[in-house]
Amino acid sequence: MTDKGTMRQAGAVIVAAGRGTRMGTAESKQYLLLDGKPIIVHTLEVFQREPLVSEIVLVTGEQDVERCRQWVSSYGLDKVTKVIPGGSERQDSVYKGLQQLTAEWVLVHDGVRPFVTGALIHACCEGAWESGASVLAVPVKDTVKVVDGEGYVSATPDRRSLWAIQTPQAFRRLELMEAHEDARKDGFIGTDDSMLVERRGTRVKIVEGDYTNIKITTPEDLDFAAWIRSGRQKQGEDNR
Ligand SMILES: Nc1ccn([C@@H]2O[C@H](COP(=O)(O)OP(=O)(O)OP(=O)(O)O)[C@@H](O)[C@H]2O)c(=O)n1
Ligand SMILES: C[C@](O)(CO)[C@H](O)COP(=O)(O)O
Repeated sequence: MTDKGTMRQAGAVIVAAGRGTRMGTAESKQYLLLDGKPIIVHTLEVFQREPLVSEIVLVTGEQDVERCRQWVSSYGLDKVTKVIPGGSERQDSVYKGLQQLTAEWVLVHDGVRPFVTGALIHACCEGAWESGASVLAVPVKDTVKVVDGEGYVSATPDRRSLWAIQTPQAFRRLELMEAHEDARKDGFIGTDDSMLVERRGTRVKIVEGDYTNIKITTPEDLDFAAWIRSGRQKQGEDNR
């Protein structure tokens, strides 16, 4: 709750402007069908249902804006206020999306993580509201090695300090925008938004995510995605 007794909410930027080169399909991976529906629509539906999300900006490839607008309308995704073209890096796409929002708090999410749930979005928001910035993550299960340029192990970090980072990630919108502007000035490109605020000294809270909140990246992820989806349907959860 805010000081005025209203429910605190966050705007969301969902990025889906990538080409999915690691997936290697003719169709960009975010538009492949999962249980008869485009992956991006599954993702948007979770944010649409979550009461803490006030508004959604969807960032897509320039050539896909029109079909995405049609899905927004046909699937009744009325929290999606804008569908806009992205940029050449994920970071550019996020920055363009942020410019379309006015909310105090923002969630950034990958369009290709359709198994996020309302509970995870909720936990991520609460983490940011308590600490200023938060990211979902899961503890790394494998032993991880640092490998040198010749293919030899150079270090074995303590696994207890290693977490695999997911989205959503939640921030104060103005702070994240400034962090993006700093990164652009410095020519810095990060693989997530957290890196951009970390380099300005912001402490980012880790909120435990879920191993099923996968980013659909390579072909074997599609089989895993179908398996997660059918498991959820059997449990009657349907991504809630
Ligand atoms: N210029 C870009 C690049 C990526 N993304 C989005 O960022 C998310 C995570 O990126 P990733 O999985 O790396 O997607 P791709 O860039 O599409 O994949 P690849 O790296 O295999 O080409 C995806 O939802 C993707 O569409 C984006 O909006 N704009
Ligand atoms: C933001 C992210 O989802 C964190 O895991 C990821 O870094 C984005 O894409 P990448 O291309 O796999 O780095």
